Amino acid sequence: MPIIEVNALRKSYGGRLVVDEVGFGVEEGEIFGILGPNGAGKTTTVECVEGLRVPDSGTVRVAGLDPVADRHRVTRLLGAQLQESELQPKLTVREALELYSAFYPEPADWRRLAERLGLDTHLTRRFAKLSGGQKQRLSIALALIGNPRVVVLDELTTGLDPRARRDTWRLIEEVRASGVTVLLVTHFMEEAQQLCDRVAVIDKGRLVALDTPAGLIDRSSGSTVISFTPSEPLQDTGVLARLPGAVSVSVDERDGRVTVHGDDDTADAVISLLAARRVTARHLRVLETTLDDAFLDLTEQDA
Ligand SMILES: Nc1ncnc2c1ncn2[C@@H]1O[C@H](COP(=O)(O)OP(=O)(O)OP(=O)(O)O)[C@@H](O)[C@H]1O
Repeated sequence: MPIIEVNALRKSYGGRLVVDEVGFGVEEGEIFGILGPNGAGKTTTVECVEGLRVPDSGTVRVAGLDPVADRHRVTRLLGAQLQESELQPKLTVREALELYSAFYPEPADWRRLAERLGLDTHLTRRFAKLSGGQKQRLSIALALIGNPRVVVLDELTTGLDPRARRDTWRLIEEVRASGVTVLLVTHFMEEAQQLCDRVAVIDKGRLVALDTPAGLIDRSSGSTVISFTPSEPLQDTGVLARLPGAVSVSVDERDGRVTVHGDDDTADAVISLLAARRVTARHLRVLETTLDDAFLDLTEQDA
């Protein structure tokens, strides 16, 4: 049974529908991503999972419990990342960890948590003096302090530099390895691709796809892009369009550069075809479609 179940969730603000029949299930031990453009309804959806918002209709269950009706029990098994504004700037790291562990009947050992998150050398530092990455690590520590089964992380690495972002990703993988299910709201495709087992793509309040990152990429138009400038113009580009897996072929009129969308087989076939015709492929590039491309395919149709 999924640890999180969302069925036909609907939520409006002032008569404007922002979550429209969203449904998904998260298995225990997964890192499950919610991805979507600004204002898509991601935060509203996870706030319904956390019991912070009451759905207009539909059901949400966390370990079989209703997050609104069973708020107290859900709070014990679900850890949520705090917004920065929720911490007093003068509070030290140690005080924050002690304070938050006092909220739970069986808290994690905050010293070990601080060590695991690399905060043990900053225990006396005030919150306001922490770097972006340190603040982020503290908010993850506070989300984990109640020994939750599920942790909800919203815009985890926004504002972090690439190194801090990568460190945070490693941390999230460790959190999952310790058995905690992670529900992750993100704008970053790379983050979803790196971390998530499955991703729900939400656009304008609706679930537009639910798949593994690789599955989403496979669905997008042509998962491999082959481009090259032939040493002599190709007389018949139709032959490229008929190669295995080829989805589209275009030729740039200015420089004759050819671009073929297809899959791995197409790349092999293009190279064999050119070799058979003794045409050299100059500036050959073979690129894999990224989750970025898949995301744009899924969300921009009626933008
Ligand atoms: N309390 C509120 N009252 C009125 N409208 C709201 C409220 N909270 C969110 N909204 C609106 O609902 C829509 C969905 O917001 P939500 O924060 O769920 O989207 P999101 O996908 O998380 O966006 P972002 O990626 O920008 O954080 C947005 O248009 C937002 O302006």
